[in-house]
Amino acid sequence: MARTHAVEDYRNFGIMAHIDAGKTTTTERILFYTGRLHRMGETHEGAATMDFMAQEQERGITITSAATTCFWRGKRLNIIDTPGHVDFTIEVERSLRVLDGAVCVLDGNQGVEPQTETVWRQADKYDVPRIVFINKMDKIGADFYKSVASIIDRVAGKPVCLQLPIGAENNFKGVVDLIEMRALVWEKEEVGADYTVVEIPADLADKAAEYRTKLVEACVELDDEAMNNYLEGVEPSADALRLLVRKAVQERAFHPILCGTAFKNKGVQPLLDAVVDYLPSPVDRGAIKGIDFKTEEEVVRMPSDDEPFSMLAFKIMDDPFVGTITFCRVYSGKVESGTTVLNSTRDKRERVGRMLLMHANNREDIKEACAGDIVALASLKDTRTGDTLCDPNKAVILEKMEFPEPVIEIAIEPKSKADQEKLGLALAKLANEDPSFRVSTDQESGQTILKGMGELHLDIKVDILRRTYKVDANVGAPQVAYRERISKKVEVDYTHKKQSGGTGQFGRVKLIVEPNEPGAGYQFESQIVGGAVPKEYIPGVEKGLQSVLGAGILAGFPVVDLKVTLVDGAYHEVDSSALAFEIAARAALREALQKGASVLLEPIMKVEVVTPEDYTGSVIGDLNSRRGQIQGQDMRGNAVVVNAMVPLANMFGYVNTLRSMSQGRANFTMQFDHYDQVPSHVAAEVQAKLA
Ligand SMILES: Nc1nc2c(ncn2[C@@H]2O[C@H](COP(=O)(O)OP(=O)(O)OP(=O)(O)O)[C@@H](O)[C@H]2O)c(=O)[nH]1
Repeated sequence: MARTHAVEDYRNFGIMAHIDAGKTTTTERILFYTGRLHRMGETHEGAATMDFMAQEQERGITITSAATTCFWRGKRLNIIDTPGHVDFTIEVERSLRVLDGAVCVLDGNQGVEPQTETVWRQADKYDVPRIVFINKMDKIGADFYKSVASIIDRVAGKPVCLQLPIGAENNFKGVVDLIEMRALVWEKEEVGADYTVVEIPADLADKAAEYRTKLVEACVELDDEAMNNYLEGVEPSADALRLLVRKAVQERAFHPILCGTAFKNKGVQPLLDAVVDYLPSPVDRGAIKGIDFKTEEEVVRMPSDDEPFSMLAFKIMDDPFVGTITFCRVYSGKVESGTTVLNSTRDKRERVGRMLLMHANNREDIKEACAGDIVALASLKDTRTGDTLCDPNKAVILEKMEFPEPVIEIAIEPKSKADQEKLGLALAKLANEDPSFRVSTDQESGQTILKGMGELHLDIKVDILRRTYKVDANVGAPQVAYRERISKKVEVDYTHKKQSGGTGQFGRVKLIVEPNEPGAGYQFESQIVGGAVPKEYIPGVEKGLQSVLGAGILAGFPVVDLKVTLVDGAYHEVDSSALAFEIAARAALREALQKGASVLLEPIMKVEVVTPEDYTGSVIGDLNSRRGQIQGQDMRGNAVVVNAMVPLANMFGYVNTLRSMSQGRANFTMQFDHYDQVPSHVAAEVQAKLA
């Protein structure tokens, strides 16, 4: 496929929101409006197009981030769907990494909600330009101005209204367009309904004038000439205003606010106009930084077809028609199907076979992808999420992604040999698709352990295993992923000696073992001088140490944040070997972990509960009984927000308790915050249970 749109005419954007704010509905409506105008006469039927997994539809949440291409006013829009549940923030980060801008959808009744806050901060981290769509203006209790205020209060954003709502709740009719100073009114509510342009209603004239002034003043701030003219009494034209808003979005000077109701089909076309007018193109976002594959020096790639080819894989998923597909964003250059490229992250060649462009309800085979494109590649061999694919002769590694450690695990036992085989294949696929999901084998029991970011995260994986891969298996209760760490510095001196008959074994190591800074991980250093432990045996020592790290002495959990220094040792001309040193190091470290007063660490979750005031007392009482530490409480609208740090071990099934405690009215979100020492009486229980 030759280039059909200049890179300047691309908008790669995501839609981010709290659960239930209306992201899926908004996306669907966008696809409808763009599709209808692109291919007249096509109707859209059936379930949500973006949520193509049955699991998602049943749970009513969007988990995967798929990409869809559509067109509006001569621009090419690539929508990257971002999930809203906190267990899947990794997916949000992954998609934020490859998009150039975002539409943040708020529920007009709720304003900024906990998960909006999380994704907003992530968007800040990745410097993603944003516009805000205040949705559900038709809903009872919808409050535009309060929602706008919540952007200031809760995420310290800088909202500037481009529209004001006309009417509210059942009477929501349309919007005042503050740029053109006119009103857009939707007479009908069915999908595809169009608006008519009318005068601003008289009762809104003053308010419109007030907000227009705020808009103009925020805009002229960004441009000296416009400011001078304004001071002289000349306002910028509508076109000039749009350019200034565009500049504001790019520079994150402020966040433009639009509103509507996706469900009732009001406000979607102006939202699409805003995507085109204000969100940046790949060119506006500029060069992407990377590291030269050979020299390891920093290099950049411009968003142009003339640059060396580079792209980033950001999502792997199973497609019901094509099989495994890898979503990639092309940053520079071009790639044709049939060519061989380099996966520079893994130093492996990949053949680019079938390439697809995903539309709302069809897949288009393409032969060539160019800078700015988001494409799906079928059947890549070794590429995982976060990998770079590039021109082998001008190889580059684009920034890598970081993935948090999983905090929760479950054991899974296939029921038959056939299930065992299916499970193996399925798990390899799932782990490939989702780097925050890990699979390991328990060294002692031989059980397969699944690790993830939260109860729901693992729930969904098990569901996929059962339904998609038809694996029949017993699944254990979710377990906390504990860690072990020593609490004081110790010195151990250990000699491994077996010298009776035949070839003997001899190795002596003297280690200093000390706790590392939290999060600093494991470090090994050899300070051997003069060959007390010959060089060729040091790898043996390291191997011995490593073998202990996987399973600590308290309850077999991984040992973290440890520094080991090999300070001295001894060897025997004949009897020493790498194996002898491995055994010595292993025994020495186990002794050190004993002497160093190892403690059990547990993941502590940051929990936010939003509850009607009546239940505040019970919510706090209950959190306290879960060893929670209340950090504070605030009012949000007429609800109380309780913040607490609670051990994950005590959060299992919390959703049900909270529901019954509040008659279903309170809700909560949580995410991993840090690891902390388990109180000794609880540690004893954990050890006893595992013994
Ligand atoms: N009244 C009203 N309801 C809406 C509107 N938009 C969406 N909804 C409803 O709100 C609920 C959630 O909408 P979704 O579009 O699934 O929300 P979402 O943000 O995609 O949710 P997740 O996929 O769970 O993150 C559904 O019942 C929608 O019908 C709206 O504009 N007005």
